[in-house]
Amino acid sequence: MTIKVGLASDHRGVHIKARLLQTLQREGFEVCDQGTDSTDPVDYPDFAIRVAEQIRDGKLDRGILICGTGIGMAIVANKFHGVRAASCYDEVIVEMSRRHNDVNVLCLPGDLIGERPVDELVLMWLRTDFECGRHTQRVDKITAIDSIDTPDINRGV
Ligand SMILES: O=C(CO)[C@H](O)[C@H](O)COP(=O)(O)O
Repeated sequence: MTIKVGLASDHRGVHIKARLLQTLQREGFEVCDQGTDSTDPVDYPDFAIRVAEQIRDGKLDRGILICGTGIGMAIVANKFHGVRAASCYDEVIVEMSRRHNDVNVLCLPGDLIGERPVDELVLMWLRTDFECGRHTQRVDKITAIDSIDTPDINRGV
């Protein structure tokens, strides 16, 4: 089954996004490019929302969001039910985000990733499976938080 990937960035991630779009299409992923398309300044929430909504609604399997640090994109995306977003930029963290946390939205720091092999990093993230096992109950507890209005940390959801 083809994996559907949503891709979006703000002005600080637009060049990496363009590069990833080509790489992911070449590798056979179905990619949905949600902008932005120029280096004109934009507000990252407007673009994170486009991808996060589609993850929440089951229209996309994974998302990749790029801003200067990846942090703003992750904050916005994590507001959406079913989204587990993290800002990552090295191989170990990227791999663990999949294996232990089942992260479904990878947020990349466009300003910091520099000459790192971003294509390889993203392909590895897309191809790394969640380990399940003991991590399943933990991720289930995160999912349970989605269904309550006011999380109560003492209640042990
Ligand atoms: O990293 C970001 C959010 O986490 C943004 O890319 C960054 O804040 C944009 O800043 P500027 O308006 O100075 O280009």
